Amino acid sequence: MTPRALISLLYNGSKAVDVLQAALDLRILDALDPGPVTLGELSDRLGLIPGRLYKLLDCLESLGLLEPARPRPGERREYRAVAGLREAVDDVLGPASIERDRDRHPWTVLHGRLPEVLRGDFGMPDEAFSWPPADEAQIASFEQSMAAGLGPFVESFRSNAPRLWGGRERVRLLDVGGGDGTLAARLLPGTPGLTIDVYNLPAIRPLVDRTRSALDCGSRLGFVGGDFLTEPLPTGYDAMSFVRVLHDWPAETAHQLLRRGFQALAPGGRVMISEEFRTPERLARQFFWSYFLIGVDSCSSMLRELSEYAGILDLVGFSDIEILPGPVEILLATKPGTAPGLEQTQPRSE
Ligand SMILES: C[S@@+](CC[C@H](N)C(=O)[O-])C[C@H]1O[C@@H](n2cnc3c(N)ncnc32)[C@H](O)[C@@H]1O
Repeated sequence: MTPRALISLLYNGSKAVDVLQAALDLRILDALDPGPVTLGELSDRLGLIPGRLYKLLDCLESLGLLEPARPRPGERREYRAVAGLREAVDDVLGPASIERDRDRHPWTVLHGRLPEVLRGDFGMPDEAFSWPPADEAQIASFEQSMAAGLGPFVESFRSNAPRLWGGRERVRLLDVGGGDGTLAARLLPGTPGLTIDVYNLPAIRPLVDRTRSALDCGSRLGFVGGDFLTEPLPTGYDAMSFVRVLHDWPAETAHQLLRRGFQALAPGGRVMISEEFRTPERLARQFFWSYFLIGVDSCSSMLRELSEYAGILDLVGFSDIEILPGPVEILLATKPGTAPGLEQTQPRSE
């Protein structure tokens, strides 16, 4: 797509979403997904006016979301959705939409004022949004947003469970910056020997308490209050996870947090990093935060490449750095040496 075409579509973005919503609601996408289907078949099947439906299909085609084809010259056009369209529309417009959830945050405060923001004459007022969240309402709203986007992380941790926890009967995990404990709570049922403490700012404790009782975690979900910017991380854990935490901070702070993790772990202890590692697709999905946080200096929001974290882990002293696959990758690394009394982890599989 040329810049001219893209910008024209962006200008008409709200209408494009309206087209997609209608295509979803009228089940047009259900028919286009397997495709191919002609205009006549589609309008008959769905009881829609062909001349009007034709224009809606043109809108979809201009968005690059349809693959129209004529089987032979002179024959009727047949339509088919590009691969993954139905799923993507469900994702963005459906009930679990993270885009809709993010839209609750007060971005309109900045809208139209970016020149002032970039010159330093205006920024997000603390009472609208501050980082870390400043009061009870902000904390609850932010952690709700985080919990809403946890699906791919839960899936990645679950699908890599044998590699992450295998070989140890009991694993004590510290989930650093572990939000309201939702990720921890969703990992516990599949792994009986696992206990997880969420490490977070003391003000988050009530949210983790609520998750513990709502999801029936009992004593397997704990909470340790602290400030990882100013205090060492607690000791006594077999593993530490940093899920969507490091990208909030400049590289020096991310480096320091991993160093704190290294110092707190015993030899043989493992660190797990998972977040939206930088790719063009993820940068696009992150657009909201990149925009919104232009006005919030205390939050860096830096999507980094996997390789950058692998480099930091190496510098800090971790070894056996591996990338576990999934909807979001997990970087797994080990503090060299074996702690007395700890069973060996499984050998690397590659
Ligand atoms: C982007 S959220 C990620 C939450 C969770 N890991 C997830 O993926 O849903 C970052 C988390 O770091 C926590 N956090 C921010 N600053 C912190 C600090 N100085 N010490 C401890 N935790 C902090 C926040 O409260 C929040 O839970």
